[in-house]
Amino acid sequence: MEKVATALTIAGTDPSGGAGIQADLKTFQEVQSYGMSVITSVVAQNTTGVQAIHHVPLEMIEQQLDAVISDIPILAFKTGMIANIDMMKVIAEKIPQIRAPYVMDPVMVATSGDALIEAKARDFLRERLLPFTSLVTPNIPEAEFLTGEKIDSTDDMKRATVVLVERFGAGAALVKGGHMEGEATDFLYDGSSLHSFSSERIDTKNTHGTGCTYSAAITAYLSQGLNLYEAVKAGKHFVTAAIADSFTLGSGHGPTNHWAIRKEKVKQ
Ligand SMILES: Nc1ncnc2c1ncn2[C@@H]1O[C@H](COP(=O)(O)OP(=O)(O)O)[C@@H](O)[C@H]1O
Ligand SMILES: Cc1ncc(COP(=O)(O)O)c(N)n1
Repeated sequence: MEKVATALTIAGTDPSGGAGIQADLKTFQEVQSYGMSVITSVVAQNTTGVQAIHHVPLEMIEQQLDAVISDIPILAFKTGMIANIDMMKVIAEKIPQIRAPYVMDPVMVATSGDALIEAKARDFLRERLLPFTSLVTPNIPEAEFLTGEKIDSTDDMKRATVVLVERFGAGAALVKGGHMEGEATDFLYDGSSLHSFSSERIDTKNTHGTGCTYSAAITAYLSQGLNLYEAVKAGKHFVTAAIADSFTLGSGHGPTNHWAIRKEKVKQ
């Protein structure tokens, strides 16, 4: 029987379909990894912002994790929104049972500006979960918070990747340049080499869920056995295509197109 690549996301939801669990599962599907999900918080949100958040009870998060871990092999996994310290503790206890690459999207604030995790949980995320990661994928504000250092230039971005690995114990760090000006350039430090991944900046406000989609694509490619560099390269290609072909849906920041790379395949 053919071996199936499997990927798990542990994150919050987005009923409008552009971010969170929904973005992750759509992305896993496009990359052709079998997608699984553990829901941490049910979020009422759309392209304009977050209206309400309901946290899933801790025992239920634990039971969802047990249900998946005990039954199906997980070849790579990611975490997104983990709203508070108690949830982080439950997840930190289970992670050692999942022997697979771990991609952390250190979600803190939605594109709309709404907070998605409690302020005091940010330190816990860095101290207790970051050391388990194979890769952490902060945007500029998240990298500033995690390192405690201001980022104003590409040199600052490069430095942040090194600090996240050398000082805080991330397996590797990808600092994303979506919040900078000019080309959309991301820097990856894997503990020995620094790499950059660039694309032209696309003139659009449809960036709801870009971080979720990017980290999910990287997770899916890792689940298929690509090495870290190849997985990030393929993930960057996936998210750039998804932004370039994004949808002007809703009245805020529209979602990306998770099936954009399918169109490229048809064109070839
Ligand atoms: N307007 C844009 N054009 C092209 N790429 C972009 C654009 N905005 C963001 N990106 C890319 O999308 C990915 C997600 O980055 P970013 O927006 O920084 O993350 P987040 O969604 O976590 O804030 C990165 O690869 C970034 O370089
Ligand atoms: C449940 C959830 N998780 C994460 C994000 C961040 O979205 P973005 O990728 O736009 O930063 C979000 N809006 N909702």
